[in-house]
Amino acid sequence: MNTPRSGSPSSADHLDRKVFADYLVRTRWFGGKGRSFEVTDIRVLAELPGRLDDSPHVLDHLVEVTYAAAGDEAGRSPDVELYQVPLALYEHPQGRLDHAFIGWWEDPTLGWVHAYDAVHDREAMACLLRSFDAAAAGELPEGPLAFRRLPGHDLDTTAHSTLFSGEQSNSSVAFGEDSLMKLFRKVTPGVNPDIEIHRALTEVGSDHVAALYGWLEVETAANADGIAQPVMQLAMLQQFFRTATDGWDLALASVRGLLGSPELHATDSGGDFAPEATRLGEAVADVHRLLAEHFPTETRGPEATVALAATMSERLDRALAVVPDLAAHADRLRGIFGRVAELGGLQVQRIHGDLHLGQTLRTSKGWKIVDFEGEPAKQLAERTLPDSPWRDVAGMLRSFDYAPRSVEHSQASGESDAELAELRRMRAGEWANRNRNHFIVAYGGDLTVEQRVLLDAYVADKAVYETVYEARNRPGWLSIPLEAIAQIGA
Ligand SMILES: Nc1ncnc2c1ncn2[C@@H]1O[C@H](COP(=O)(O)OP(=O)(O)O)[C@@H](O)[C@H]1O
Ligand SMILES: O=P(O)(O)O[C@H]1O[C@H](CO)[C@@H](O[C@H]2O[C@H](CO)[C@@H](O)[C@H](O)[C@H]2O)[C@H](O)[C@H]1O
Repeated sequence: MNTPRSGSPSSADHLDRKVFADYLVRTRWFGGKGRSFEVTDIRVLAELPGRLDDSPHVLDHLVEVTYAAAGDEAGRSPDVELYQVPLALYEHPQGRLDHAFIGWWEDPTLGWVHAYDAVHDREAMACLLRSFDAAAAGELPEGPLAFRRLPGHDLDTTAHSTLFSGEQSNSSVAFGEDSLMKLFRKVTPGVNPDIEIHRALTEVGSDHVAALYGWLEVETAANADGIAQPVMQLAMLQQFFRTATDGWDLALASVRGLLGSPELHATDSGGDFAPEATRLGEAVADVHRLLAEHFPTETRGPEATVALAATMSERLDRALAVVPDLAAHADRLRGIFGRVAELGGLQVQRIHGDLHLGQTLRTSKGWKIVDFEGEPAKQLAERTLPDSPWRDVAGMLRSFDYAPRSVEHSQASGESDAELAELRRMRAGEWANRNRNHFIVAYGGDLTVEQRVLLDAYVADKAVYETVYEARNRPGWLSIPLEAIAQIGA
């Protein structure tokens, strides 16, 4: 339990920057891990409405992080990032929230407060949900926070909140089995692509995404010249899939089943994933079709493929600085990227941008695709640009490679029988090939030579991205994309 003591942040520095910096590095969603940074500003956005007598005060905060050196693996991250940290403020320590404790200080109006990350707190999350509900009824007081609602669903405001344990780039909170709120952590002025795409696909009744119920946004202050700035979107509320199983978990179960009886081929194994890979291919194709119908598309000339090849090579150059083991494969990878430069053009449209099995959910009503935010390391402006749908296809193909490798990786140390280990490795390869093929056939069938060149390059590019992602977030898994890269085009 945390109690005030001398040496704690005082009212003078109010919200101590070091306290927030220490908290950020403990979270899964902080994107600056492995980089040298300091917290340079902490801004109070607003207090959440929807407070009852026994609720905590919930103050949404933006924490500004400044990095010592510019650039990440994509070389495009700004030096400054903003992270959203809503605080639930209590007069007395809350033992049940010890794991979410951020700090204590003397608040100018509330007195001594104990601050907790509000997404962990049911009382705080209930305030948020009530505010969405009040917005729909037109009962929300004027304030800087705008709770937007789409028609078609009555929220269950009595539902208790549960924070998803696998917090990833953001924080997702389920309200009973009724709705799911995703609170964005790294926020940027402008329209959030996850909200934008969910809204468009909800309005056309797509079967493959969760219906969007609403979102929370705030107007940002005018710039130094008095020019109004775009809104900043902070959270989205969507349909909760009660019967959902994560595509990644399903794939792992299938691989484990196969490797548990390696005498069987994937075709004969009870947990064959191929029918699901087929349905997934159809679902992704359908989402791409709708995105092409409802967002701009463009046919670009030879300069686009030349630029794409250069971008892939540049990403490799930057990745080499983070993952020196890539050097052994650099020439081969550059050869794969170089072939893209000769393709003579590119068809682009809105895409998912960071598609993998963990972004898919198998429900009783088929496959759903989630998280249209794009690659978290890229800047917002880049993530909303039209891109090639083959980037998404490549993301899925990489995931079909990751699943068996990650199972092998977790079992490898325990295997003393070399023959059995080899048989398992063979089965793992079969699993990946079989599901990649089923997915591709269902997505679009026969690929032209040009499409194959493009797809191979996107697969290699994604694997390079993954080496940096793993080096920074899960160093124990770095060998997974590295082993794949050793085989790409070899
Ligand atoms: N509509 C939904 N219903 C049920 N679970 C969902 C829904 N949307 C996402 N999820 C689950 O929440 C997890 C996190 O969602 P995601 O959008 O990928 O968040 P992040 O941006 O943090 O990666 C997903 O892996 C998925 O298991
Ligand atoms: O889900 P996010 O948008 O935060 O995506 C990031 O994290 C993913 C891991 O959670 C990472 O995906 C990589 O690991 C997956 C297995 O955990 C695998 O299925 C993917 O193929 C692989 O790329 C993703 O790259 C990263 O952007």
